[in-house]
Amino acid sequence: MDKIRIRGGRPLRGSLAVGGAKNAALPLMTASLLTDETLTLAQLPHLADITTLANLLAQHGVVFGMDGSAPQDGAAGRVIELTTREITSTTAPYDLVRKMRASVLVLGPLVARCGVAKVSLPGGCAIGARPVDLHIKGLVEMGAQIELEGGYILASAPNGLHGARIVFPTVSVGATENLLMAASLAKGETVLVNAAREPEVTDLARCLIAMGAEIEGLGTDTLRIQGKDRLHGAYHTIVPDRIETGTYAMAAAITGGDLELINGRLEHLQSVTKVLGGAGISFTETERGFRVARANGVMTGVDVMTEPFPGFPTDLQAQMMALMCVADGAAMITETIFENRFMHAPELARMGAKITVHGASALIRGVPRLTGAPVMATDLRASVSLVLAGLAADGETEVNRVYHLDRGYERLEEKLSACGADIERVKAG
Ligand SMILES: CC(=O)N[C@H]1[C@@H](OP(=O)(O)OP(=O)(O)OC[C@H]2O[C@@H](n3ccc(=O)[nH]c3=O)[C@H](O)[C@@H]2O)O[C@H](CO)[C@@H](O)[C@@H]1O
Ligand SMILES: C=C(OP(=O)(O)O)C(=O)O
Repeated sequence: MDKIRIRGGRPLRGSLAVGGAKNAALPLMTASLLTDETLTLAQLPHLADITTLANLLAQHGVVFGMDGSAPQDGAAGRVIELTTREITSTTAPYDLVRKMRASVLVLGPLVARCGVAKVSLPGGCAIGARPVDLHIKGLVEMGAQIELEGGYILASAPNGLHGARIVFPTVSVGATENLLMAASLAKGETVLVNAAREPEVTDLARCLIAMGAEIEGLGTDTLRIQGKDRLHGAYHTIVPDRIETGTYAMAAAITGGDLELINGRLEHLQSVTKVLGGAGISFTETERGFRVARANGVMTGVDVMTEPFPGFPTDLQAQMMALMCVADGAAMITETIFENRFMHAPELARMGAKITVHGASALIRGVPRLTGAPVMATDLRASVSLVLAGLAADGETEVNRVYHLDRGYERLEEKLSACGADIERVKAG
């Protein structure tokens, strides 16, 4: 298995371009199931998760094409066409769904377009149990009959879905996205209350509107959707990845460097810039994105709690913990979204970090230096937090299980080494 080898201690300097958001691209790709016309997506990141979903969509009948033209809107990056003239299978098999939880996002579009779907339950994962009860309950409220059998969700709506008022007891990004797509092809009005407000949800809503959907309340916790008989093709540029942006901002901060993050959008990172500002990190908007650096060389410990957007994202919690390991003073990090998302703590401790975990909170006492070590992690953001720690540590760090990183970071080692990091991928065998 490939490894990432890092020799730490070099401040990152220069500029680094952020790609399209993985967590926007995945639901956007499943939205192509809602129409028999072509959905063109620009800024599609090149990531393992995108390939996994493309394989699943291909067996549902999605045909992929590369648009040879330059992206519209001046955007850079890949432009992909997805066309689903016919749904060739309404079954999402276990072998494909188990590789990635976001695969469950085919459920809403398949039931809405075909009146039937058989989708494997995604199962638990390293960061928590992650049930899909809210996705299922919402579809039932929209008229679907759902049974669970042999590890599969069997959904049918022979007369189509109808609008409903759905009140989420907890904020769920995936359930909001699944029901938003289903509601776009349902009969009548659907209102989603306590909906997720993440920029990726808004990006999906924007794309659905471009496909002919009628949606009000974008960016708020109440989405009102008037269902349409059919949707049509559209061209959509995927929003820049705020988690990739935040990760590289923290890479600049942890190394005491100074980076310009091209395509970085401060408006999607306000909770993060507020917390990091308190720690002594400064952000300055530029024409292409923003610059990030330590304001006066020091970085102090700050407390943070993860929350649904616009709160501090759980997908940046591990990276924040790595940062706090080398801050002046102590920091308390509380994880409120997932019940088991501190697997990076013992690995960071192997590098000399002082971390005590009590339930949903971790107390980090900053140390002047970390030391390199062989480490590994069981999820995507935990893995990248070890890369950040390695960039700041004395000596050599080897991050194992690189496939986690490849799920969410495009050309990570290339982007970081272009900014002065000593980092390389060591190929297996
Ligand atoms: C592909 C994608 O976009 N993934 C993101 C998405 O995951 P995902 O959409 O899976 O996360 P959710 O927002 O649904 O989960 C939030 C919380 O709600 C719970 N829950 C969710 C659904 C449900 O039916 N029942 C239930 O209890 C979950 O277990 C979790 O505790 O949002 C998470 C929270 O910002 C991010 O960490 C993930 O990176
Ligand atoms: C948890 C994540 O992704 P997923 O929901 O696909 O597991 C993530 O992007 O950090």
